[in-house]
Amino acid sequence: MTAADSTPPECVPSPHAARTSHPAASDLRRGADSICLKEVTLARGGRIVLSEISLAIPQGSFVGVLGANGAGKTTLFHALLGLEPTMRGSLSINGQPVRRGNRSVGYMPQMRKLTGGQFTGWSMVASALHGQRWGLPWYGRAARAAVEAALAAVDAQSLAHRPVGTLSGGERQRLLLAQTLLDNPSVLLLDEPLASLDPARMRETVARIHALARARGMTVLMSAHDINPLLGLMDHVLYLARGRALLGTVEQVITTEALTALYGAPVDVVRAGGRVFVVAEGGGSVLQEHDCGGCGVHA
Ligand SMILES: Nc1ncnc2c1ncn2[C@@H]1O[C@H](COP(=O)(O)OP(=O)(O)OP(=O)(O)O)[C@@H](O)[C@H]1O
Repeated sequence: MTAADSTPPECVPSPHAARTSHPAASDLRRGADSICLKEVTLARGGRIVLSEISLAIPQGSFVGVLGANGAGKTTLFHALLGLEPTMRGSLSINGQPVRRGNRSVGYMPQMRKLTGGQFTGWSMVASALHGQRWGLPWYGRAARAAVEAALAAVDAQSLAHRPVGTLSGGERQRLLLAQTLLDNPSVLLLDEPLASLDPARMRETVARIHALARARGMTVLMSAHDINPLLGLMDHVLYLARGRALLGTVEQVITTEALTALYGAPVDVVRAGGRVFVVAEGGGSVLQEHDCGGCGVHA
């Protein structure tokens, strides 16, 4: 994999992937490509969002997906979930074309509104089992075991009997992460899972997801508006801007030269105090989601 986005990659399929439509991460060969895009163009509302994107993400990679508001992070996730049609090109996961309802892919959507706050943490996690919804009265033994295992994986057993409405943002994030693990996915797509967490919780959440992914061999794509909580844990950055994508290591992608070329306008990458800042000409933040005056210019 290189930081260039022009040459279509030759995706390396896992020899085990074709045996089942829902391979566990441990069944997939490390070194094979988990996610593969070939000359993909995606549009929303009649407007092209991502154009001619080609990239290959190796099995087991932990990838930070960065880009300003509207850069196409959610659109890309929806395309990988088979929820968004491609205008051109092909997308595959574990060597198979993307399809809706693929249980190999765990997804945490953006803008998760809290509904059913009176239900317990256990019920909230269980509600995601095979598309079930809140408060079903009975689950079989296998379903209950899956919920227990998912809660244990995120260290949330103590939240199982708490009403969700009484939980902190970070505790709810853990339950949402548990939901994504129910089907033992080999790929996790997490759309801004750090939103609304304080810096300490952000770091803790990234470390938890990273450890889980490493232990299970899962490929993780995590979108974010601040690169800093991901530093040191990401294997790769996928940076989206102007309909284009740049994939590579932090050292390859988060540079003044690479990002200036991607944006087609002067961008400065400043490193200070172990943190990284991506700053547009004139001093404004390139990535920061909210407009908060002098609150910083984090990438
Ligand atoms: N349902 C929709 N109909 C029309 N256009 C849409 C729709 N959803 C998104 N878009 C547009 O598609 C583009 C990409 O949006 P997308 O949500 O993928 O960006 P994003 O990188 O996830 O942004 P953010 O960081 O704000 O979540 C934006 O210009 C957006 O306005």
